[in-house]
Amino acid sequence: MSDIIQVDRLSKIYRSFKGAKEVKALDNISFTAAKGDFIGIMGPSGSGKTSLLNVLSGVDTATSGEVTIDGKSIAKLTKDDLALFRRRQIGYIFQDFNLLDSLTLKENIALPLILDHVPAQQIESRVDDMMSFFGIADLAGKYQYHVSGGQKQRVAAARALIPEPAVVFADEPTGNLDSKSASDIMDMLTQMNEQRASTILMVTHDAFAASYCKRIIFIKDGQINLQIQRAGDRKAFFDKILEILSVMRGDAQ
Ligand SMILES: Nc1ncnc2c1ncn2[C@@H]1O[C@H](COP(=O)(O)OP(=O)(O)OP(=O)(O)O)[C@@H](O)[C@H]1O
Repeated sequence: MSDIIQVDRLSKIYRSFKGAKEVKALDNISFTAAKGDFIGIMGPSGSGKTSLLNVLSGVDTATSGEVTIDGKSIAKLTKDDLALFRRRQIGYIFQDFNLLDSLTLKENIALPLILDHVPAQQIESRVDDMMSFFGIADLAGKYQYHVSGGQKQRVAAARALIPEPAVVFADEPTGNLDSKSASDIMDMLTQMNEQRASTILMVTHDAFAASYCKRIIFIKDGQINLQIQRAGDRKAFFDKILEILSVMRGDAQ
């Protein structure tokens, strides 16, 4: 299987002004993800998870090292090409959904295709397909303030997937959801991964959400501390994740 994400010796140093100390948020991180991978990124607060996601998605630049997504070295793209690349090849799912109030839910899902000047008829059929895949066809004409958090996150997932991106980045997708909605959305992400071969990279603090992943990368002090692969059932993986998190917390004390 070819690698969709290649991260090679990535470092990110924040240099503050006025002589304040610099912070090494990412310290020589390397890993790869194959098409159809479903990777969780976990680690204590301040360990570098957001910095990693920001650099991988081209929101921020690395201090050194290289990120290649679907064969393209992110840092080598021009500003315009990067904007286009991010729109077409990267889907985002955020903790706070990031849906637009003034658009219907159907229009929110269609937005990436509208921005990309996809013909209207094609937009219609692709949006319908996505809405039925995510079980939200009946919400088409509603606005985000009409629906629950779990439904909003389904809309956000449909919007992330509709351009058929190379990768989907999810940042704490269950962070604002009750436990029933959290397990619903993790089931949806699993379906995306299994039925549409979506490659997903998810940052989460939540061991329950992480237990749906195929692999977890634990980060500590900007470095990869440990990687584990799911071998058996989800419950056994969940227990293993909890155990590692408690050891990591113990280490920090
Ligand atoms: N813009 C910035 N300028 C300076 N330091 C920063 C900046 N952003 C993050 N940091 C520092 O870099 C380190 C890693 O932060 P980061 O937000 O990536 O961690 P995180 O694992 O996502 O944390 P959390 O789980 O709390 O969101 C921390 O020490 C943080 O204070």
